[in-house]
Amino acid sequence: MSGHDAWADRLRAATAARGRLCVGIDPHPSLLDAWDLPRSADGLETFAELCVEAFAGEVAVVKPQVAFFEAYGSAGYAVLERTISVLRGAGTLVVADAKRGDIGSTMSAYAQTWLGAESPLSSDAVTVSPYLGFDSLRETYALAAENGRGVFVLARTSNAEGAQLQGARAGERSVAQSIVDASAAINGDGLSTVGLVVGATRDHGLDLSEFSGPILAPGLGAQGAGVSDLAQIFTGSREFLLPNSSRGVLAAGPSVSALRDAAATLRDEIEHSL
Ligand SMILES: O=c1ccn([C@@H]2O[C@H](COP(=O)(O)O)[C@@H](O)[C@H]2O)c(=O)[nH]1
Repeated sequence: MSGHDAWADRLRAATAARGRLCVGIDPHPSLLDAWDLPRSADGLETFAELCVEAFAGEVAVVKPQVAFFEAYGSAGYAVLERTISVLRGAGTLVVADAKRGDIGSTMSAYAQTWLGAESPLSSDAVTVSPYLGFDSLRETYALAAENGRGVFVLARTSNAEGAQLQGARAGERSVAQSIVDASAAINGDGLSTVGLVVGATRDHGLDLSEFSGPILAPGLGAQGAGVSDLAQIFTGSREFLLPNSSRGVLAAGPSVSALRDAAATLRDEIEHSL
C-alpha cells in the first residue's frame, strides 16, 4: 500500500459508526417520473442531488448504479462524477456498481477509471465480473490494494437467471464457490481488498467459512428479500455484510427527510436483526 488507509479498515470504521446498510442510487426512469422529474440529464442531476443530500454523511456506504447515469451519455457521467465526489467528500464510502469485466489489459483501464486516485470517477470500490476469468482481474486487485480501495466480485448474484452459470459444476465445486475460494486466497494478504457480491434473495449454497472479506448483498426490498432473512442466509458472515437496497429506499423520495428516514429505519432494522 502507498500512503492510504486500507479499504477494509475504512469500511469497518464507517459501518461501526453508521451501520452496515448500503443504499443504492438507481435513477430508474420510473423513479424520475415518480419524483416528478424529467427523463433527462437535468432530471438525473436533481435526483442525484436529492439522494446526496439525504445520504451523504448519514449512511456508511452508497452504491450508485452506473447504468442509470451512463444512459445519459457524457452529461450522465458528469452527474456521476459530482455524485461520487460529494459523497466521498462527506465521508460516505462509494461503491460504483459498474460490473466491469474484460481481458486483463483492458481491465487495467477500467481499474484506473474506478480505482485510480486521479480519476474523476475515483470511487472507494467497484463491482467486477469474474466471468472472463478470475485471473483477468489480477491487476485490478493489485491497483485496489495499492490505492486502499476495494473490489466486489460477482459470485452468486441476486437474480434467478444467475443460477445456471454460477451454480454450474467446476470439478468438485460450483463456479460461484470457485470465485469465493479464489477471492479468499487473495485476501490471504490480510488486506480484504476483495469482496463478494452474494444476493440476499435466496440461500446461496456457498461455503463462506474461509472468506473474511466484505460481502455486498443486494436484493432487499424490491427484489423480495427481507431483513429477517439476512441473519439466516449469512450465518457466520454478518460482521462484514453490506445489505443493499436501492428502490426500497428510493420509493420514499423525493423528500430528502423521507429518504433519510427510510434509510435510517432500514439501517436500524438491519443492525437489530444482525
Ligand atoms: O446480484 C446483484 C448484483 C447487483 N445488483 C444491483 O443492486 C441494485 C439492487 O437494486 P434494488 O432496487 O434494491 O433491487 C441494482 O443496482 C442492481 O443492479 C443486484 O440487484 N443483484
